[in-house]
Amino acid sequence: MDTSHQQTYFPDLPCFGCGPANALGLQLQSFVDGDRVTASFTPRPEHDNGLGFLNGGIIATVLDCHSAAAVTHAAHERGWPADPGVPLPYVTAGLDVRYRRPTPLRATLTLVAEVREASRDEITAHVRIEHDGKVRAEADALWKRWRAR
Ligand SMILES: CCCCCCCCCCCCCC(=O)SCCNC(=O)CCNC(=O)[C@H](O)C(C)(C)COP(=O)(O)OP(=O)(O)OC[C@H]1O[C@@H](n2cnc3c(N)ncnc32)[C@H](O)[C@@H]1OP(=O)(O)O
Repeated sequence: MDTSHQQTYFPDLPCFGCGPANALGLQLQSFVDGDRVTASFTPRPEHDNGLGFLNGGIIATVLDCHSAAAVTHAAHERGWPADPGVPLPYVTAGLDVRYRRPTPLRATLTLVAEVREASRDEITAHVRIEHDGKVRAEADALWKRWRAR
């Protein structure tokens, strides 16, 4: 199996959603697939929303972190690395989440992200969770340049 985007570029990242170095985190692993970035995510039982489906905060977290992979891949392709002294080139500035259908808790879910617009200062991406051929949740994500202060 190929090495994930996170393992390749951010092996020491402690991010709760996608950091390989966060042992208690979700450790999302995303893979570049042509113009898209895909991932599989299997929820844990403790990610329950109280109704036997996946909690909305966890959904937002994996949408955010998976869009991060698409954004950092796009930045890498365009030659826009992180500024000196900071670990990441961009940070989420907005995440407009829509919960379309209950998202199963006891299933492996598919995540798909695509970059829509990119400039060095701002990148937008669309990201969704699919299961059984249906979109369960989706988001438009706005990422802005992270500047050292
Ligand atoms: C003191 C205070 C105490 C407070 C305690 C509070 C504790 C709270 C703690 C918890 C907090 C945790 C908070 C969280 O984290 S909740 C997690 C985040 N939210 C969701 O996951 C909601 C997902 N979306 C939906 O369920 C629907 O879109 C809603 C209900 C919002 C609108 O749907 P609406 O009825 O308007 O439109 P529709 O009829 O066209 O349906 C759309 C699609 O959804 C399917 N669908 C709908 N319903 C169900 C269902 N029951 N069982 C199975 N499927 C259902 C339906 O079949 C259709 O799919 P499809 O047939 O096209 O495939």
